Amino acid sequence: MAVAEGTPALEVIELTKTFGRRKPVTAVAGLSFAMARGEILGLLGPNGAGKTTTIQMLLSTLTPTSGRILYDGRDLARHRSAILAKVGYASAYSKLPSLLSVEENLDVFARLYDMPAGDRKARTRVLLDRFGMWDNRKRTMSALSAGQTTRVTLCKAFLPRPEIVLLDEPTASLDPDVALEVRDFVRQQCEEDGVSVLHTSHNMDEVAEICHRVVFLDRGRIAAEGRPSELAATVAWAKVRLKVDRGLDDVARIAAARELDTTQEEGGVIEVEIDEPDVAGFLAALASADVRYTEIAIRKPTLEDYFLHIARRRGEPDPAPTAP
Ligand SMILES: Nc1ncnc2c1ncn2[C@@H]1O[C@H](COP(=O)(O)OP(=O)(O)OP(=O)(O)O)[C@@H](O)[C@H]1O
Repeated sequence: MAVAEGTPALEVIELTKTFGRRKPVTAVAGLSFAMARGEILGLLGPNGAGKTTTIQMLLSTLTPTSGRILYDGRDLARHRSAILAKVGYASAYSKLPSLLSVEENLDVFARLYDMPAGDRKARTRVLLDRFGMWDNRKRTMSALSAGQTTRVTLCKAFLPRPEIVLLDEPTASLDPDVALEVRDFVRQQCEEDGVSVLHTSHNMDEVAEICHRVVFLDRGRIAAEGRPSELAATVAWAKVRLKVDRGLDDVARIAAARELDTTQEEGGVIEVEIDEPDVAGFLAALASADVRYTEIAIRKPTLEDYFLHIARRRGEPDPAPTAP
């Protein structure tokens, strides 16, 4: 079917998923967003925001309570098999059959996608080479480390030359250098082959580096969306970091009186989170209290600050740092 120019590779319209009847939990609540061809879109949010539930609906392994999912303008509910033949998926947490070897797993998967024999072998070789796994091809999945397993699931996702790839935390448990390789590979697939990638992650640095755009979920709704740098810039606070020689208690007192969050470190270092327009007034108050500091740094928020801000607003503990 010809696809009209400008049709998004993926469009989600008013998607909702409610679990349970007695005590219903709405994991995804009227979510709408679109992803262009060749775009890398980050799907972010604190724990329980609805990312995995969304991915599962996009894969048709969960049925939406309401709403529509369109791939190339075609409804997933009506063209499931044809659409899913063009969708790749990898999750750091989904398992492949553990008693099959790497090579066997990929072969079974390639057959499911009806790849011709010659292509199956050639493509498997290219991907295993690319992810440094060719020498491990005869090993069973159960004999692989977590990082090696992740690499095989990524090979699986890209094996049938998908047009869209859904990646749920793809670089969790990877060494930093392998995670970098994966990012380069994903970027190359998008730039050269026009593959679109939806990417969930807790790793802010990664998202800021690789994603063209991010959609930030909170309680199943979009809390914000935009380019990573734009999103970070919408947070209106700054962090003022001072190395205080005299009057550390006064700094804490002045911050508390203004209801500002502070973090203290050893060596008289204190960081104060403050709305940007109030920075000058805060520094003036320190000067009147005769506080002396030898170093000052004013830092604009990062995307990670934004993430923490949303988590805190929900009264959740800060998420555990992601393994690099
Ligand atoms: N099968 C289910 N039955 C009931 N509630 C569920 C089910 N699956 C998910 N939920 C709830 O839906 C909400 C969203 O969960 P989901 O796993 O989609 O979030 P997430 O953003 O992927 O979180 P995380 O980052 O922790 O993986 C949570 O409140 C979760 O407890």
